[in-house]
Amino acid sequence: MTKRQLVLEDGTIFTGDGFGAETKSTGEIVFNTGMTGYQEVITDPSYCGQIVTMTYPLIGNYGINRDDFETVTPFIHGIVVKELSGHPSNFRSDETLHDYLKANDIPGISGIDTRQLTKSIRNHGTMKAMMTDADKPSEELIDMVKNLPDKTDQVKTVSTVKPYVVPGRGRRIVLVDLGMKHSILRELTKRDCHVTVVPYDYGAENILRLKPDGIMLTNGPGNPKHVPEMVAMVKSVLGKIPLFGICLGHQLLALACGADTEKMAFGHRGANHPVKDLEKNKTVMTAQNHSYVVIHDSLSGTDLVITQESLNDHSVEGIRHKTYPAFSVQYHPESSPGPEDTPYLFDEFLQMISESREKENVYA
Ligand SMILES: NC(=O)CC[C@H](N)C(=O)O
Repeated sequence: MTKRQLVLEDGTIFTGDGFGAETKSTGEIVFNTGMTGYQEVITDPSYCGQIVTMTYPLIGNYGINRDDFETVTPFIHGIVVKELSGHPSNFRSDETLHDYLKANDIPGISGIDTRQLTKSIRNHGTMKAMMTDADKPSEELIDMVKNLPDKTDQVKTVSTVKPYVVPGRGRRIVLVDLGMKHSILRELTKRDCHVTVVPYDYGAENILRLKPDGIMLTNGPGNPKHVPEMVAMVKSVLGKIPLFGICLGHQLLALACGADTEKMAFGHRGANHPVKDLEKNKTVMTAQNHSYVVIHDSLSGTDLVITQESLNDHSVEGIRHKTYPAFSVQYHPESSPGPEDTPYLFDEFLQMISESREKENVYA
């Protein structure tokens, strides 16, 4: 195994063993507290531009299987683990984590004190970082990391280039791909939807021409303020077509309605985030992966109401438009990885479509 270094913006250097691809990588270092689900994390396009440290100490133990991918081409910039299992044991396992990462040009580093690393991210907030095998003086490596550009406009990198259809006989849904996890598509096809997946810059006019019954906005990487074409699109379709947003899609609905977003110190990433559904007076366990958040106070004076909030820090987890059929959540109702407490939101979206068609007297 090659020695590999993880260099952080604050000047800390961790040395460990390289696995996966033998390539240099840079990005924002974040941590995920899920005990399982590394395959879904690695293939979630929302992690584009990020190096993820898993706080669970043993990673790779059930290998990589053909069923749990969230995208075909992974965009994560690297993975940091305490102990890498070289001998996965699971009936579904097709290959090792090492082989998968190597084939997809993603570097990993093992043998890292991930508790110390996580504490340091919690204290400093997320930081710029680099993984490298280069034998250079520490000062030079730290300077390289400090000078890395802040990149938060990754949606164009991960969104589909052309629209495509996943046919069904049910509701016609336009799914705007901002870095779509396949599980969102799975939840829609499970419900017989006819899904047209479109790029982030497809525009309201083109979307309306498809005569959709509903529009869904997916998860995605980066800062929601760096996707202005999406804010404009949401403004134009609001009130015309029922809308449901997840994660980045949620933040974009908030921006389109005049609310504001900000970056949290180290975000929410894991599979056990408790959220209170204020309308149902019920607590759910959710899967989360986000850095940005809708600012609570920015919602007053808008036409949005808060429907759900985090029980860890009371941040905004769900919003709904007061008059138009539109709602969104900050967490992942499609889970993958994580608890399956909230897929009913997809049913509520379809229910909202039926109700708004009845109201408008359209053939339901
Ligand atoms: N998973 C997501 O959609 C993340 C949304 C956004 N990029 C954030 O970090 O907050």
